[in-house]
Amino acid sequence: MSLEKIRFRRLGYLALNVTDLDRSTKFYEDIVGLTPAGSALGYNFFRCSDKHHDIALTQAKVPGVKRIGWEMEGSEALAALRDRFNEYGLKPVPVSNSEADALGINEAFRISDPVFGATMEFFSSMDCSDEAFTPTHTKIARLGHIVLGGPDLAAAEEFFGNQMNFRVSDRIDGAVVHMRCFPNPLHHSFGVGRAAAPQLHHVNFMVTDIDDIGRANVRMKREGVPIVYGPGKHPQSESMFFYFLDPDGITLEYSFGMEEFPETDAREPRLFPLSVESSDHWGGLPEPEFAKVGAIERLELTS
Ligand SMILES: CC(C)c1ccc(C(=O)O)c(O)c1O
Ligand SMILES: [Fe+2]
Repeated sequence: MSLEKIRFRRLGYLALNVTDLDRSTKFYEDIVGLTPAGSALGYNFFRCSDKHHDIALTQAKVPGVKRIGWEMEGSEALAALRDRFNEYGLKPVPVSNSEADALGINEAFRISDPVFGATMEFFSSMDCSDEAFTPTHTKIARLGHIVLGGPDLAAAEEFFGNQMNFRVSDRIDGAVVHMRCFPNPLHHSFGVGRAAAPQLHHVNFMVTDIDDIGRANVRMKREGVPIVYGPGKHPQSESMFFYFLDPDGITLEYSFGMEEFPETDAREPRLFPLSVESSDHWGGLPEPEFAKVGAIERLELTS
């Protein structure tokens, strides 16, 4: 199966494990600025779009990422990816109709990715919410990206590039790879940061206004939320960034601005040297707590 039919619409949603669901539910609504979107199957759903949900929180012993949901361009793209995984020796496991209904998704399967052991879910489309979306105190444009940490960046590039048709947008030498889920134009919806063992690195929300970053800086200080990096400016996507911790210590990022790529004749990936300025153009340094907390839940997927 050739790669050309494997086409993504977007990073669909993230299911996150939290150790105190009530506490995190309040935090993601009041501090992050997401809109509650109901509950089902032990998940509390949140939106920052007109879709069924963008984030699903669920109670767990260990905080981290439970599942990464990807929306394909449609049924044909989903089938092409399923065939590709079968050829590769992975065994895609269908999501039952009842579970898909509860998640507001259509036609879906899951795999455990061979690099991080993360559960990746792929679906042909996601329902829109019955209620119109109105932004809150922070004008979040979208769930932006997820970065996973792991020791083998080359293996990640091989799997996500050659099996899933992701494209590398930029690299920081030996430390970070940013990938876009082709043909989605955003500089990256997925990234890999070098870490000793597989882990969640951070979750990003893109905001629509520089004021969202400035206000977040004031709000986090007022509310005693740890700020772990920024405000700063990333040279890769050219975004202004601001990282803070959720109640479990998971690193969340707001960013404003992002390079977009055309589907054809896109520029080649750049290689940035490993230096302070390659992560923050303004020379800032992350706190020690940056991108430290977050397990990748490993599931035995059986059909
Ligand atoms: C420091 C991290 C991994 C990083 C670097 C660059 C960007 C960007 O260009 O947008 C990020 O979003 C990051 O999280
Ligand atoms: Fe990021």
